[in-house]
Amino acid sequence: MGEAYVGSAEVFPRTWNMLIPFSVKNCFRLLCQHKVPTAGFKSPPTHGLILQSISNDVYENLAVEDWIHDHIHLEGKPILFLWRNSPSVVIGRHQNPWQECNLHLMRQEGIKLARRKSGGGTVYHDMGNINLTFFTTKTKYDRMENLKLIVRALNAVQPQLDVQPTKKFDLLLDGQFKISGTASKIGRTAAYHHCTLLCSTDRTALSSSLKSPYHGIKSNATPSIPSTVKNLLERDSTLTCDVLMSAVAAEYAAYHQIDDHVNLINPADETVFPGINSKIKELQSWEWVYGRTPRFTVDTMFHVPHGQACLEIQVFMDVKNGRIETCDIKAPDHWLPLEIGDKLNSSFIGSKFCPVETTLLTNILLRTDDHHLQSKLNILCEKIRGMM
Ligand SMILES: Nc1ncnc2c1ncn2[C@@H]1O[C@H](COP(=O)(O)OC(=O)CCCC[C@@H]2CCSS2)[C@@H](O)[C@H]1O
Repeated sequence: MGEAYVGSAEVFPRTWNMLIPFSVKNCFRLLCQHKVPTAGFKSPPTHGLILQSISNDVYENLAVEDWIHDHIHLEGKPILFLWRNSPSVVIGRHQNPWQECNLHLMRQEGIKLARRKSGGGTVYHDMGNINLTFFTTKTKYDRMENLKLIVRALNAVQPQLDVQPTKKFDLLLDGQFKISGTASKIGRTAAYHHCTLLCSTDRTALSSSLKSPYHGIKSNATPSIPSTVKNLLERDSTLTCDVLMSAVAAEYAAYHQIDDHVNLINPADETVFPGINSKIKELQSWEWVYGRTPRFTVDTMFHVPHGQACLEIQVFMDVKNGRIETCDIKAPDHWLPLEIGDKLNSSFIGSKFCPVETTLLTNILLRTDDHHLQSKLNILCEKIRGMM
């Protein structure tokens, strides 16, 4: 399959235009809703397009989905978008990251956290996981049809594979192992269905990232539905990501009677996707990733050393838009003077439920010559950071 960058003729300098194959450039121009003059345009109408991202950045790729959803007129012109990410955890629009994943481990390992615009549960991505986004009009939106297309593609390369879609739109291998999860976004006129396909993902990283170590959180956020997963490459060593992506692209092209050419796109290219960088920034922002968490409470306790024994500290927090609205840290007053406890509680109000901000706050309180008190506050701070 050939490769080409997609661009809109009007926004590219002349010299760049020469580098973009005309068919692809015109395809995309035809699909674009924002008003580009098409007078004198001669090429035949397109019936769809296959795109593949050259980026492995989860925020950039999610921004492409958002951009296409907002800008492309999809009537009679569906789009398949193929993309892969460096290690990331992707939560659903209405989820609580503290309930879904091990943020501490993810920060340590450099695993990104992203919140997508579609609903549903949390999944782990890495370069062994393929993401497929099927864009259509709202009326043509059909998740089962898309999953059947993937099954046909898989059976075309390996007829012996037993892969079946489920009622919740997962794909199961051998009737028991999840190899794909689904989510979708339905807009006023446009819609997309996106799903994963596990080829050679690091299953150890997947399960450790999706295990929350945080206790006592209550919310009405959407919970994930855990499953036993498997990689297709573990079943058949010929099923690499490239083989799988080509197979899906070929099946998509055959189904829609279009060219099976896969068009490479660069999500960060403002000349192709005007305004995309602000979408990328929004998706990366703390306000979107953490701040959009449905309101939740944390009701928990931890122990601190006290001489040869241990003391119990109780913590209650009410968190709205990712910020602490109510904070009640209860320590026995013979261990922590009441006025210090009160100061600590009120300093948390309005601050982000986040370890960095907790460090900043407690550093202010730590400005005391009382070394005994300093070490207690340090212990408290460490324990509270551990809740985040
Ligand atoms: N990559 C991947 N693929 C399939 N299943 C996974 C994956 N990662 C984790 N899991 C398993 O699914 C459950 C969660 O299942 P649950 O059904 O709760 O959620 C989903 O499936 C959501 C799919 C979202 C797909 C989007 C497509 C592009 S951006 S993300 C999790 O606890 C694991 O057991």
